[in-house]
Amino acid sequence: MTITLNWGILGAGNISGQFVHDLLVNNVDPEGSIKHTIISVGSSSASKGEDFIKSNGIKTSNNNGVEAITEEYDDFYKNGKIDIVYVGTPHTFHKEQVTQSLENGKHVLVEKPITLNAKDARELIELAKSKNKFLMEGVWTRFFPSVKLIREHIFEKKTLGEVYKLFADFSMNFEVEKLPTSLRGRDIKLGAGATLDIGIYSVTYGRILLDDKLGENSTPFDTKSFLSLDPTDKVDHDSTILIKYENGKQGILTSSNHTNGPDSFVRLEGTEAVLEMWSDNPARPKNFKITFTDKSKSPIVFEEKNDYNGFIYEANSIAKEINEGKIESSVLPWSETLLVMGIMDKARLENGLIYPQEK
Ligand SMILES: NC(=O)C1=CN([C@@H]2O[C@H](COP(=O)(O)OP(=O)(O)OC[C@H]3O[C@@H](n4cnc5c(N)ncnc54)[C@H](OP(=O)(O)O)[C@@H]3O)[C@@H](O)[C@H]2O)C=CC1
Ligand SMILES: O=C1OC[C@@H](O)[C@H](O)[C@H]1O
Repeated sequence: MTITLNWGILGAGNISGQFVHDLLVNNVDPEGSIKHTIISVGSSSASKGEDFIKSNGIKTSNNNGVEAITEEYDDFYKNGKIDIVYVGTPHTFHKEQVTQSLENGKHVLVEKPITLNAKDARELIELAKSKNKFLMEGVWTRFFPSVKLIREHIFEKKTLGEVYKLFADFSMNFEVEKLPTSLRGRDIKLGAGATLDIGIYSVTYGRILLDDKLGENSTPFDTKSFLSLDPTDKVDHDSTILIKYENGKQGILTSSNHTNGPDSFVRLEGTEAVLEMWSDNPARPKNFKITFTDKSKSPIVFEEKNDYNGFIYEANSIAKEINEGKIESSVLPWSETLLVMGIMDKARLENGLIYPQEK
């Protein structure tokens, strides 16, 4: 049986382009049992939307015979052919755009972070429930094949022995001080700051590698944090969150816009072995290596090689769950999104970072 999902892409920018790339690669697979079709690109201007369709190579030949159109936002929300909206705009627009999408009867995949804080996320979740529509935050990292394998090694096979400590870092030097404060990476009005933008991935590793449970069932933990706020743009470009679980496991979860991180963005230490993860981007965990203390044992290495950016894994998972009538992801349930948002809320509160929308 083929599952079909008709997408509306909201925001003709950077990440939407990377997302549609994967839907289009999927569509050239003749054996594919999941067909993703791009129906419409919602954009603030028709010309921007048309450029997006052209520059990302969306054609009838790779889009299940469908010619994608572009629409301004109001028409886009009302387009009855769209099953699910992918929201690919800066954080501060997510709440309103997800609301509009749900109100107009669409399922929603919204880029990370779902909203600026847990309170807003909770409101969207309540709305999704009342509309009986699927809603998920696009933390694509959780859906990679490597993550499934690693979690089996850690929690089921106990390949690492007892795990005690995690170092997870997402750092990319984007030369902050040279950038105008009006850009997404610096503008407090757009929800800028390392914690919400990239620290969310380090926190994600602190969840998926140190706890086998999710959300409301999670192992109890405590966190402490240090965010360094920039004197000019007033947001955090360096963020450290420390997590300690009730069972003693600890994580040092860092992010920075000032420095480049290590090649191995994850180092997880166990009594029998050490896990390291690497790729060109810590958000997309393509590769890992497990090295044993006992040097007579060969390391376990996994490397993913294909044409996908990696968004296809979350897209396929959503297609299956919607097809089964679900409105909440089993991989990233709402209570897990709220838990991560809560960790980041606490870090911001501890360090005095309040967004204008929250005042
Ligand atoms: N999963 C991942 O790895 C990544 C996720 N992201 C997330 O995706 C989201 C978007 O990031 P990114 O694509 O880099 O953003 P962009 O700066 O490329 O903006 C995307 C779109 O958002 C709209 N937009 C941008 N700025 C404004 C503004 N000031 N006012 C109104 N609309 C605006 C525009 O849409 P329009 O076409 O309608 O004008 C724009 O094309 C963020 O929340 C980010 O966290 C980003 C990068 C990687
Ligand atoms: O999610 C993200 O991952 C990659 C980063 O470069 C980007 O700023 C961020 O939004």
